[in-house]
Amino acid sequence: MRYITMALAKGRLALKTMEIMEKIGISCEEIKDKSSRKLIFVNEDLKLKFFLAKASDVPTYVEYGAADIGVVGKDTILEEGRKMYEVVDLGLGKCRMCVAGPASARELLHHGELIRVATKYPNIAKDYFYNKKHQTVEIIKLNGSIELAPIVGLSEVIVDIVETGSTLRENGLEVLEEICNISARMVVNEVSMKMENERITKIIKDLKAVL
Ligand SMILES: Nc1ncnc2c1ncn2[C@@H]1O[C@H](COP(=O)(O)OP(=O)(O)OP(=O)(O)O)[C@@H](O)[C@H]1O
Ligand SMILES: O=P(O)(O)OC[C@H]1O[C@H](OP(=O)(O)OP(=O)(O)O)[C@H](O)[C@@H]1O
Repeated sequence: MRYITMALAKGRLALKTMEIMEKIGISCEEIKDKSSRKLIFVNEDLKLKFFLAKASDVPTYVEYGAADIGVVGKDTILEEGRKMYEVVDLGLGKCRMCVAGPASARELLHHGELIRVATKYPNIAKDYFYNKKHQTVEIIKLNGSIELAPIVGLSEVIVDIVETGSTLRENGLEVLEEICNISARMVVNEVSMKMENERITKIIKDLKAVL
């Protein structure tokens, strides 16, 4: 039997994903060791391999088949636009993709002015402003701490994830518009879905039963 390989987004989703996996009898003790720098783990009994990748790279590993299965946020799936099957909503990492900024930016949004939008998600922002709102904007790509941008005058608004809203609040910003809901999804390589249909379908069925 060949190994089935699963790519997990390292960081806040990986441990929670493994907690769900344990409920369906898929375990990997080593992966829980936070002090370890190891990136790949094997469960010999189940012929499963797990690896920890940067969240935004998970869809790439899955599209190319380097991983049969991946677990990653819907934000990353939308942003990366890779070809693969999205099969289960794991209900983890729930948050919202929003347009946010100072209250004063509300006016600019309503009047469809040419504003600057800072974001880690340029494709999601483009799709939202160009295709849904038909508003021309300038998109500025950042890699983190997006909330800084409107404070220091890099942009008028941001497109980013909001969970509790405390990052926005503590920086004098607020949600101006909601784009979509986000949660972690299981994704599957299209060829693996056919070649390993029985094993992958069983994982999906077991997951749906415990969620
Ligand atoms: N505040 C949050 N609340 C809930 N889920 C979140 C939150 N921030 C991010 N997520 C979800 O968790 C996923 C992973 O986020 P995480 O912050 O661990 O990595 P990242 O920011 O994408 O990567 P990196 O920090 O390596 O640049 C995101 O793609 C998103 O789906
Ligand atoms: O609504 P909240 O509960 O405050 O959560 C939202 C924050 O969480 C994420 O940031 P992350 O911690 O991933 O850091 P980053 O800014 O470096 O991406 C996101 O980009 C927001 O900044």
